[in-house]
Amino acid sequence: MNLQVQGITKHYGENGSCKTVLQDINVEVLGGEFVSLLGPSGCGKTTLLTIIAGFQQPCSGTVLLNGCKVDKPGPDRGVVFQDYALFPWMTVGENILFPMQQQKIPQKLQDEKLHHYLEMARLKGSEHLYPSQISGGMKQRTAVVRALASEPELLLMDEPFGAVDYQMRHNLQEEFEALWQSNPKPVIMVTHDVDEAVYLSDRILVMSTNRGEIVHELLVDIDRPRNRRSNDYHACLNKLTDILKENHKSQS
Ligand SMILES: Nc1ncnc2c1ncn2[C@@H]1O[C@H](COP(=O)(O)OP(=O)(O)OP(=O)(O)O)[C@@H](O)[C@H]1O
Repeated sequence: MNLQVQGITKHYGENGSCKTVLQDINVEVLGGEFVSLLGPSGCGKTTLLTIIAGFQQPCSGTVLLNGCKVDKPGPDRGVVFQDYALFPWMTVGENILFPMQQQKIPQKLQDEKLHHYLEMARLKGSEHLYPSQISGGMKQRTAVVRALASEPELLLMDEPFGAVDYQMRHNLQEEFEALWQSNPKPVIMVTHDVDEAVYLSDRILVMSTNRGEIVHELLVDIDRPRNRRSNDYHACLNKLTDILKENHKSQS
């Protein structure tokens, strides 16, 4: 997998008011890398993710996935939203089957894949329950395997752990990491949580507070699964916090 985001610029507004949200964004993601987009609210993280997902077009620049231009959503990109966006009228199993049905995968293969994903996400036995009948963690695991079910080249996640409390968020991050390790895919995740970015990412791209640019790139070279109490982990958290403070100071 090779994702190239080249010179992306995005402005919003019309009738004389124009706001630049993204300014000449360049990113390359290769192989099974986990990349986070980190920055304060309103800095353009979701806009960049939705352009990569193909939900909206940039004003200039190009997104290439394996050399092909991205200009609409496609099964090569699985998306997980903050509120999971499960279909409430479908059971867990039906939600996971949905992308496979869209792709018209043969029935026998659909059944095999459903079994595989239910096992992988520890949802076996819950396939007949509706989203309203399962816990936040189960919803999140359903959303992740639904996104994986179309066998995407790239997983895009927009604050996937944002809707739950602190302890639950840690649990979900740990569960997600185990799931991800069992089926490694390149991931781009939007977050404004420093700890989440350090816990999960191979590389963190820090976006500016108000210039629509990527102003810093931090590699997180710590063995997985990461120990949140280790010295390495704390050193990385401190470094990232300093970068964010500096970023904020230089733009206020
Ligand atoms: N469709 C739109 N029309 C006009 N302005 C928009 C639109 N979508 C987003 N914006 C503006 O663009 C800016 C960036 O929004 P975006 O959602 O990408 O930020 P974000 O970094 O993901 O924020 P958050 O962390 O709060 O989700 C914000 O000022 C937002 O109000």
